[in-house]
Order: sequence, then structure tokens, then C-alpha cells
Amino acid sequence: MKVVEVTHPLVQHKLGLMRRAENSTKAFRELASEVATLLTYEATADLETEATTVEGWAGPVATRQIKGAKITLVPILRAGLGMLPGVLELLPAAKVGVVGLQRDEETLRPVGYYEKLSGRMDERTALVLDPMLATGGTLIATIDMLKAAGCRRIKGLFLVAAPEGLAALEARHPDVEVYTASIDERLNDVGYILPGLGDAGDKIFGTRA
Ligand SMILES: O=P(O)(O)OC[C@H]1O[C@H](OP(=O)(O)OP(=O)(O)O)[C@H](O)[C@@H]1O
Ligand SMILES: O=c1cc[nH]c(=O)[nH]1
Ligand SMILES: [Mg+2]
Repeated sequence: MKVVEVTHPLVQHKLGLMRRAENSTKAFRELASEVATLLTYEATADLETEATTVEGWAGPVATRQIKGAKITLVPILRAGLGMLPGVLELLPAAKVGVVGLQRDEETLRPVGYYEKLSGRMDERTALVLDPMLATGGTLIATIDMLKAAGCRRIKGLFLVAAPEGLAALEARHPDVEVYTASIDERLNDVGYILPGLGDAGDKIFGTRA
């Protein structure tokens, strides 16, 4: 399974700021979006381009343009919405399909409550957005949904990923590519990532656990 830990200094710096316990909602939200932009830069490095010519100030210039990128962004409600503005900065024309899943905090199993994808997912690359890949249950259920809709090319963008979640994903969907700002140490006994970020949804939306 392709797993890219993006270690660019800007990513490390911004993620380090996110890990502070005392962040304001505004600061956490802005940083989530900024790191998402940087992850998008990495995750789109293999987009196909084609030759074109533009009329420049001194005559025609041979240049390149992106060749028919068909991308659907898939933020997982609710925390994934915190990454969406940053991803749209670089992919402003992308379609957005939304899925809603919430982890049952007793069983740690995901409970699905919403699905609205764009059409022809069989022709599209899905970029799944979620700040946290913990046990992997939420992501695996999302990929099950995407594949049931015909999607065959799936990448996931996460601020932080746990080794346990990556192993579960590899066992079930090894064809999915992962881009993350950090592979952290482990899960604690209630399924939170250590050192992690705490509850990303609560921090992005300003609610309390
Ligand atoms: O890998 P897993 O163990 O499944 O956990 C990760 C999921 O948990 C969090 O969402 P949460 O269920 O808290 O929902 P929220 O975004 O509505 O807060 C997080 O944003 C992921 O979606
Ligand atoms: O560490 C974690 C795990 C799941 N969900 C979060 O928001 N944080
Ligand atoms: Mg949450």
C-alpha cells in the first residue's frame, strides 16, 4: 500500500502548532485547512498533463496543462469539512461528494448516516478527506461505499494517521493511497491517537467532547 508521510518543513511546523493543547478554534481550523492544502499538493503530484500553447507577451509559448482531471473530493462528516477549504484552494473546480459517518465511542465502530456522491464515480479519482485515521473503521466503511458506487481510484488525505489504522486499511483495501502529515505512535485504550490532536471534530467546530 502506498503511504506518503509528508515531511515538508511547513507541514511539520503547522502540525506542531496544531498539537498545542491551548489552540483557539480559529487557529486550529486555519491550520487544518493549511495542512490540507500542502497534502493536496503532494497527492496531486501524479496528475497527467498535456502540451498546449498560450499566447505570451512575446509570442506563442509552449507550456503544459492538466489533462482532464476528474476529481471528486469526499470529506467525511463532520471533521473532514475542516480540510475542504484548503483542498479547494488548489482544486477549485473539483466536485464534492459528502459522506457522513460517526464513530460509536463505545464500540469504536462507524455508524453511517449520510451519502451524496457525484455521478460516474467509476470515471473519477476520489480524494477522501478526514483529519484522523485512528482504528481505520471509518475510512474502510467510506471506501466500501465508494467502491460500491464504482470508484476504483481512491486516495486519502489525513492530518494524522495511527499505525493500527494503516494496518487495518492495508488488510482490506491495499489499493488505496494515503497521504498524511504524520504517522503517529499508537492508539490509546479508548481509540484516540497518541500523541495525536485530541478530538479533531470538536476542535474544528468549537464543540466539547
Ligand atoms: O479511524 P476511526 O477509529 O474510525 O476514527 C476516525 C474517525 O473519528 C473521527 O470522527 P468522529 O466519529 O469523531 O465524527 P465527527 O467528525 O462528527 O466528530 C474522525 O474525524 C474520523 O472520522
Ligand atoms: O484521535 C482521534 C481519534 C478519533 N477521532 C479524533 O478526533 N481523534
Ligand atoms: Mg469527533
